[in-house]
Parts: sequence; C-alpha cells; structure tokens
Amino acid sequence: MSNSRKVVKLFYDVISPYSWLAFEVLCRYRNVWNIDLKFKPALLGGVFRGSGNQEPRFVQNKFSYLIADLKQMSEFFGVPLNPYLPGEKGTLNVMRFVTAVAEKEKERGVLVERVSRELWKNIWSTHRGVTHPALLTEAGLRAGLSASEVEELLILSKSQQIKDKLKSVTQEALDYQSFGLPLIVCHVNGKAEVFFGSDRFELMAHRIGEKWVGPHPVKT
Ligand SMILES: N[C@@H](CCC(=O)N[C@@H](CS)C(=O)NCC(=O)O)C(=O)O
Repeated sequence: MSNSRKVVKLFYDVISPYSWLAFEVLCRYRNVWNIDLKFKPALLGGVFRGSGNQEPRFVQNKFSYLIADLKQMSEFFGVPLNPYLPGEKGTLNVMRFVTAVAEKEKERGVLVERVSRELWKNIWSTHRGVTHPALLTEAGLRAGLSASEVEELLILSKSQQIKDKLKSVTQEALDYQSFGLPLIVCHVNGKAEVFFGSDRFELMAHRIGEKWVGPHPVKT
C-alpha cells in the first residue's frame, strides 16, 4: 500500500439516520485509517428524485424493519438516535445551511462536522426538528458558531452559489449511481469505489487495504 492518504467522500443528508451512523464511524476511523475524509452534504430528496427511488417510509414492511434495525444499530454503533417517523417535509433549507458552512470553511471540515452532528441530534435524538430557522440557529450556536456567524451563514445559504453547490454535490452522488444515502466513495489508485450504507465498512476497509475492527476502533 502506498503512503498517500486515500480520499474518502461521505455523501449525506441529516434527515438520514443511517448517514449519521456512517458519519460517526468514519470520524472515529479517520485517526486510525490512512484516509482523508471529505464531507459531502447532499440532498436525499434530490437523490430519490434523480434515481427514481422513493422514501423507505412508503413500504410499510420496510419501514417497520428500519425502525427495529436502527434501534439495534444505534446501540451497536454508540450513536444516540431514537428511530421514529420524522415530521420534516424535506431538508432543502437545512442542507443549504450545511453546504454554506462547508463552503465557508472550505477544506477544514471542522465546523461542518460539528454543525451536522448538532442537526442530527435535533432530528434523531431529541426529535426537535430542524427546518425552522430558529432551530438551525440554535444548532449552529451549540456547534460553536457565534450568533453573527450563524446569521451570515443563513444569508449565504440562500445565495445562488450555495443552491448550485448543493445541486452539484447531489448530482455528483447521482453520477456515482446513488439511489439513497449514505454514499461512501473511496478513491483507490485513481479509481472510485462506491459503497451504499453504514453497513459496508468491512468490505470498504478490505478494498482500501485497511482493517475493520468494528464501530469502536481504539484511537492511535
Ligand atoms: N443498509 C443501509 C441502509 C441505508 C438506508 O436505508 N438509507 C436510506 C436513507 S436513511 C435510503 O437512502 N434508502 C434508500 C433505499 O434503501 O432504497 C445501512 O445499514 O446503512
């Protein structure tokens, strides 16, 4: 294996609980595996529309299975999500906000990580929701942004630049033939390898020449 770090892109939407699981595991492994983790905020609704897929909630048996599965995965992965049917009617404004944070800090990825986590908590831990601007502000403050920074990001999130950026990242996921999220794309020797879900890490690790030791790796 070469010493150069492998680029791993995580396409996610905070409406997706499985994306949260994948996000936390990759955040843990980025200090263990020789990877360069890139956050790619995308729109799950756009991925469903663009691929012709539909939300899992429309198939009752699938939905019931997902609730039970998420309870087990939450405990196994150590991510505090309480599965339920969220009332959110789409996360367009939310993911534009996350995109604005990601664009503002460019390569660093520190704030986008914190903001995304706070938004996931709002939907999936405390069930407070996220789409109302006041809830976005509150999550931004909890993530360590100042009130004026949040205000600036909310304005930026409505700009054409950010709308186009979210569209292009969602299209990038579709170009990798995504039909849902999370989508993890690893670049190995210049070739993209694509994995759907938070349950493909063993295979992914094998493909990038790393070792999967479960969802709680020991930090080095
Ligand atoms: N088996 C995957 C399931 C991931 C999943 O169900 N993702 C949802 C969004 S939270 C999705 O996009 N589903 C589309 C589909 O299953 O067709 C995992 O464990 O992560």
